[in-house]
Amino acid sequence: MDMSMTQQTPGVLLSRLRAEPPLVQCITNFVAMNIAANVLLAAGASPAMVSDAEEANEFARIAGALTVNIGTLSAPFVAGMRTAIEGAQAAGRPWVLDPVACQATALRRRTAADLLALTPTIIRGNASEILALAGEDSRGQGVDGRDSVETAEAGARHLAETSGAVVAVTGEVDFVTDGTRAVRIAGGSPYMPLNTALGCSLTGLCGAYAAVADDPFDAAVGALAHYAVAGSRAHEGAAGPGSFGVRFLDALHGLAPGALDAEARVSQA
Ligand SMILES: Nc1ncnc2c1ncn2[C@@H]1O[C@H](COP(=O)(O)OP(=O)(O)O)[C@@H](O)[C@H]1O
Ligand SMILES: Cc1ncsc1CCOP(=O)(O)O
Ligand SMILES: [Mg+2]
Repeated sequence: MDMSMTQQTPGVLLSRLRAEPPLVQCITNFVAMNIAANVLLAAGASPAMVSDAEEANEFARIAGALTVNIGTLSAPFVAGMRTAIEGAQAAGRPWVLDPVACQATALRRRTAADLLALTPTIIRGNASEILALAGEDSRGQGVDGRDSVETAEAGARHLAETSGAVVAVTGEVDFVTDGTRAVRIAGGSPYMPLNTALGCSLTGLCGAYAAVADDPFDAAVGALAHYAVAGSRAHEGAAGPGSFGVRFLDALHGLAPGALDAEARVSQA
C-alpha cells in the first residue's frame, strides 16, 4: 500500500498489537460473543466480554479499548453500555460503536442515536446501517446489509463530520473516513457475509487496533486491512462458508506485519 495514507501503517500497528496484546472490553451480542473472542485472540489481542452494569464501568477503566454492539439488544445491555462508555471516557480510552440493524425497529433507532450522542471514537457498520445512522434511506434486512458501500459514502462522510467519529463502512470494498481523509480497502471474500458475526468481530478488532494506535483513522484502516488480507488468503482453497471460517482464523493469526503492508489494497477515495 501507499505508505502516505496513514501515519502508522497496518503493519506497524499489528507489530505493536502482537508485542503487547491490548485488553479489549467487548459488549457484544449473544451470537458474536464466542466468535469475536476467537477472532481477537487469533489476531493477537486479548478480548473480554464484560457487559453487566455493576462492573462494566470499572472494567472499561482498565481496558485498552471498549467496543459496543447492539446486536441482541435489551435494557440490561443498554445500562451496561452507558456506564462502560462513561468509564472508558473517564480513562481516556477509545470506544467503538457497531449499530447492528439500527434501521430495523424504534428501539434500535433510539438506542443507536443515544449512543451516537455519546461520541464514539470509531463507528463500524455495513452500508445499510451507516445509511440509517446518517439519516438516509436504508434497505437493510435485519442484521444483513442490502445497500452498496458506494451509496453510503456521502452519508459516511457527513456522519464523520457531524459526530467527530471515524466511520468505517464495510462490504465488498470497504470505505473509511474521518470527514477529511478517506480510503477504500479491497480484499476479503464473498464467504464473509455468510459467516455470522464476522462484522461484529471486526468491530472488536477495530477496538484492538484503536488501543494501540495514535490515530483512530489509522486504527480503522489497520483493522479492516488485516481482515481484508486474511479474508483473501482464506478464500483460496475454501470450499464454502464453513471451511472458510476455519481458514480465516488461521489467516488472521498467520499474517505477519510485513506481509500485511505488502498485501493490503488500500487506495485514496
Ligand atoms: N462481498 C464481499 N466480498 C468481500 N468481502 C466482503 C464482502 N461482504 C463483506 N465483506 C467483508 O466482511 C466483513 C464484514 O463486513 P459486513 O458483512 O459488511 O458486516 P456485517 O456482518 O456487520 O454486515 C468486512 O471485512 C467486509 O469487508
Ligand atoms: C444474526 C444476529 N442476530 C442478532 S445479532 C446477529 C449477529 C450479526 O452479526 P454480523 O453483523 O457480524 O453479521
Ligand atoms: Mg453487523
